[in-house]
Amino acid sequence: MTAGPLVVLVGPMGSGKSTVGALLAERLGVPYRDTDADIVAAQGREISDIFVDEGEPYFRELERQAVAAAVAGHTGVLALGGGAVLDPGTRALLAGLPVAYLSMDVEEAVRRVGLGAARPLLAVNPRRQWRELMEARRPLYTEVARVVVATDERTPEEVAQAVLDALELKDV
Ligand SMILES: Nc1ncnc2c1ncn2[C@@H]1O[C@H](COP(=O)(O)OP(=O)(O)OP(=O)(O)O)[C@@H](O)[C@H]1O
Ligand SMILES: O=C(O)C1=C[C@@H](O)[C@@H](O)[C@H](O)C1
Ligand SMILES: [Mg+2]
Repeated sequence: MTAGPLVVLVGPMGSGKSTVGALLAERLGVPYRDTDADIVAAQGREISDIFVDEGEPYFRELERQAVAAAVAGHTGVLALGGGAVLDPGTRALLAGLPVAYLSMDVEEAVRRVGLGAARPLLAVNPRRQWRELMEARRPLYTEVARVVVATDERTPEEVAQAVLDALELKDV
C-alpha cells in the first residue's frame, strides 16, 4: 500500500474543509494539514496579502508547490485551498486518491463566508462571484473527487460522518 493522505478535502471557500478536516482528523486519530495554512506559515503573511502584493498567478504557483509537498508528505487529513484544483498538474496528482468534494449551494455560501475581507475572490458582489467561480470549478471538483458530500443543512459533525461513510473509513 502506498503512503499518502487518508482523506483529501476539496471544495469552495467556506464549504467547511478546515472545520470538517479537523473533526475528521480527530475521529481518525491522525494529523490535520491545510495547504492554505502551509503557505501562510512559509510566507509569513496572509493569503489576502499575497494576492494584493504579488497577484493571483504568483499565489497559484505557491499553492501548486504546497499541494505537491503535502500530497507527497502527509498521511493524515489534508484540506486543499478552494482554487487548488484549477491547476491541471494538481488534478493529475489527485487521481486515485481518497478525495472528498464538500459541496454547498450559493445561499449557504453567502451565509457562511459573507463579505469576509479575508477571502479576496469574494470581496465584491459575493453572490455573483460565487456563481461564476462555481460554474468554472464545479467540473474540476467533480473530476478529482472520489465522493461528493453535500454540506447544506448538515452540521460539521454530520458532514464528517458522511465523509467517513462515503469513503468507507472507520474511525478509532
Ligand atoms: N456544516 C456546516 N454548517 C454550518 N456552518 C459551517 C459548516 N461547516 C463550516 N461552517 C462554518 O462556515 C465557515 C467556513 O468554514 P471553513 O473555514 O471550515 O471553510 P473552508 O472550506 O476551510 O474555507 P476556506 O477555503 O476559505 O479555507 C466557518 O465559520 C465555519 O464555522
Ligand atoms: O477559492 C479560492 O480560489 C481560494 C480559496 C482559499 O482557500 C484560499 O486558497 C484563497 O483565498 C483562494
Ligand atoms: Mg479552510
